[in-house]
Amino acid sequence: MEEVRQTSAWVASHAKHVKVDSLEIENVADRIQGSVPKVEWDFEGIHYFDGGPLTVQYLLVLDAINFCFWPDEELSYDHLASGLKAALQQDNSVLDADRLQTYDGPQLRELLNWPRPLPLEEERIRLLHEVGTELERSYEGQAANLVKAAGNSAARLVTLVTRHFPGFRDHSLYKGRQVFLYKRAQIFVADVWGAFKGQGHGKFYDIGSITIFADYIVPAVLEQLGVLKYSSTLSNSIDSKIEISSGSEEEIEIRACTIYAVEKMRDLIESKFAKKVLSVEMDLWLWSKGVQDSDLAHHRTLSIYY
Ligand SMILES: Nc1nc2c(c(CN[C@H]3C=C[C@H](O)[C@@H]3O)cn2[C@@H]2O[C@H](COP(=O)(O)O)[C@@H](O)[C@H]2O)c(=O)[nH]1
Repeated sequence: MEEVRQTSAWVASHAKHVKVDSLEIENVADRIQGSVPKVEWDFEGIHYFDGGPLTVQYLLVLDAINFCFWPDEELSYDHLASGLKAALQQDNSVLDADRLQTYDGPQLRELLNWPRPLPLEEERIRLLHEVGTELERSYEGQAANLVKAAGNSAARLVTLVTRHFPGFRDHSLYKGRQVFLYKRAQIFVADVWGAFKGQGHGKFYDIGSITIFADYIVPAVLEQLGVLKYSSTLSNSIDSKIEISSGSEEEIEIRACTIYAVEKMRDLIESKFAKKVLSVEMDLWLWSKGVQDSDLAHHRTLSIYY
């Protein structure tokens, strides 16, 4: 994921609204003595897992629509993960590629047992159709075949996902340059790795190539830790829950600086404490911290990417 690392670093070095505080990165690393607290994948106990290819199908569908929960104050990622799990337990064909292509909004709500329209519901439906169609066209309907085609390489799997499914092409233009963030494509790889504990379908020799997933929770945690510093205008917008438009410099700086700051922390932990840490492990630690804090103020952008 060198393109994610390089383009995020470029944004961080040109950012005006967000600054990465190196001293605070060092303080955080010192506080934990270079040992990132271990958080188990599925620490919440909400995901479907049967040890086989249906789990991979579940994770691809889940991550195809794993974005933008905040416009409905009661909706969260947990509802999506556990709703799809319950639906699959009732009928193990609900995520078959042919059925994915047929769902409409009300049917998706019924599947998730959610009583009202979902945020960006039409986009969620479009993306489900896209996953079903492309799985059928290129992978005999099976997400497990997509994973197999990556030959145990996490980086190759991200490339395949973004090549085959346009909805996963999470990128932006910043000061004229293309910036790659690939949040949902990378989180899919991490989820397969985490669910299968790095074995079988989840065996990747280069899982260390994945960066952190730039969503709206992790930046808020980094800001709270003092690692990210926002301009007063940006801070005020976030505190007043003013929407930040998708593709704005502010939004791209928040996301890219998040990736850059975590990569810097990872490098520092390695050089100062001689410990190897994965960005995926840093992500689980920071994200779990964030979702347990109900007062966390996060930026609000309408987006299908996170
Ligand atoms: N960086 C990062 N972002 C993540 C996740 C996950 C879930 N990953 C699962 C995999 C293993 C664990 O056990 C997790 O259950 C969701 N998100 C993002 O958070 C936001 C939702 O927040 P809220 O509205 O409060 O539910 C939204 O942007 C969503 O896309 C993660 O792991 N890392």
